[in-house]
Amino acid sequence: MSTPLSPLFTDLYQLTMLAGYLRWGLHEQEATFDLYFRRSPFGGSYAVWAGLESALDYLTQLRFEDEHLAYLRNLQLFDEAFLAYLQSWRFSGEVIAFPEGSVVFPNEPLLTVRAPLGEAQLVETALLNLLNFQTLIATKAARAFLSASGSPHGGSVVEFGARRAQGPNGALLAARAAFIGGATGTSNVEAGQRFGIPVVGTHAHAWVEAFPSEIAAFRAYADAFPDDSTLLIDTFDTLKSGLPNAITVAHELAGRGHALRGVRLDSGDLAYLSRRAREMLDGAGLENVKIVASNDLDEFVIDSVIREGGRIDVYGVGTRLATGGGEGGGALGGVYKLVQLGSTPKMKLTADRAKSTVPGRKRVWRARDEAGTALLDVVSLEGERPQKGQLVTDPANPLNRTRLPERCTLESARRVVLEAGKRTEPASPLSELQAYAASELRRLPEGTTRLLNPHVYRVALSEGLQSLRARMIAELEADAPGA
Ligand SMILES: Nc1ncnc2c1ncn2[C@@H]1O[C@H](COP(=O)(O)OP(=O)(O)OP(=O)(O)O)[C@@H](O)[C@H]1O
Ligand SMILES: O=P(O)(O)OC[C@H]1O[C@H](OP(=O)(O)OP(=O)(O)O)[C@H](O)[C@@H]1O
Ligand SMILES: O=C(O)c1cccnc1
Repeated sequence: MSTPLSPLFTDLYQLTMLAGYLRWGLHEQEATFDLYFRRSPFGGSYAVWAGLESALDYLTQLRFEDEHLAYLRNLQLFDEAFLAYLQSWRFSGEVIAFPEGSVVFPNEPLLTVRAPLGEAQLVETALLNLLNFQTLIATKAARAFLSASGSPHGGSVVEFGARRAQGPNGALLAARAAFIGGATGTSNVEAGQRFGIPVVGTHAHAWVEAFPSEIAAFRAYADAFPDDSTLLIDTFDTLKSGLPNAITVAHELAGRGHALRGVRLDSGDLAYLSRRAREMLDGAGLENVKIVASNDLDEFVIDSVIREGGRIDVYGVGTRLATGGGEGGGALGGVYKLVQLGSTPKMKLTADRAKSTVPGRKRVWRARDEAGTALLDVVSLEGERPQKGQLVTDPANPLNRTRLPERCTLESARRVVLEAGKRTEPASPLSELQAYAASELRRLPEGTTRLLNPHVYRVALSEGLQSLRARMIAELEADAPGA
């Protein structure tokens, strides 16, 4: 993002804790925090990791300026020593993360911050905000993209959600994340300018209503944009009026050496209407005119339309994409947990032991078969290399163990993206992140991206990490008052 996030975009408790750490001299202890989520959104079994670039921009640009310090001073909560500390605050730590566009799973550390406690703590709120939201939207886009690309005739998704997204910033970041997840364009012009996403669009019903007749409206639009007209054909009657009028205008354009780009359906049974529209367009020699559809679309409607033989080329998806709304969506519940302080692993116990954090510094490995298909992910201790044949453990159920296949390769899934507060590599173009996400989605085991009851991809703890966790649980339980 070109507009830096304010350093005050944080929860007050980050600042009060930070002031406390400073007061007690704890702020410079090296801390390690892991960011992860526990459940995939939308009833799926995966997520598409997005927002990393925004997070790195935030970490590298974060500064407290006079106006921020003046506001904090006015709160009358903080002393001058703390405000002076904030004035020179810079993020100087290390960040290890999955590359943006990776396909990721519950209960594996997606991003790890290793920094002085005073730095690592402050950034929790903004990191979670940026990464939870963009990962949610990229995942929703990937689901729609995979449904659309299941059509034997091909099909793509464009993002139309600006008018219904959660605020302007939500709309912009949704457009960015949707593009990573597989949307090929956005109607949001500012997102086009900021992120280089192709901008696309048709026209609204108001355009048709603004002219004396539908055909007059279509002619006027086609005159104005002779090589880029997609006409909305449902204002009066899709098959009896909109489509015949669009065909007339397409022939008129062709007579002048131009081509109608498409027609848009925005109501009714999109499978039936698109089949009929395709027949009528083809019958009129207009095989190249595309059929665009919109109207409360999501991955399930797209899938249904395709199963019914629908002939839609471009799906314009708005509300349900840009808001991440719908079944099992709304928000991604990513968390950011302290896992090590200095050289001491840290752990939070919960009544539900499956939700207890996994202590220590870690690495994440992705096991692949000969064809490159991902088999499972293994989270190990930092210095440990899981071996083929080793028993690995389900983090949610220690009784559930499995052997790492004998025939697999283990690749390190994350890389160092910030070192001493500086980027280790330049930002990748968004189109590369999109291509990477698409290729990673193709390398998943069969059934993982299925909409209904998907295959659950396994994330497991290595022997070393599982024994550290079990030992710490036993020690913490023994130390608990009343034990
Ligand atoms: N073939 C289909 N399979 C599944 N869902 C579909 C299909 N065609 C359309 N839909 C979806 O059905 C929902 C409602 O469609 P409906 O036909 O009631 O809307 P509409 O005609 O546009 O009504 P309104 O004018 O109130 O918008 C929309 O979410 C639309 O995306
Ligand atoms: O349905 P969504 O997935 O949110 O996609 C965007 C919707 O926004 C527009 O409708 P709107 O009623 O706002 O305006 P219109 O007059 O152009 O139809 C468009 O026609 C789509 O139906
Ligand atoms: O260009 C379109 O057709 C469009 C843009 C935003 C929302 N609905 C439709």
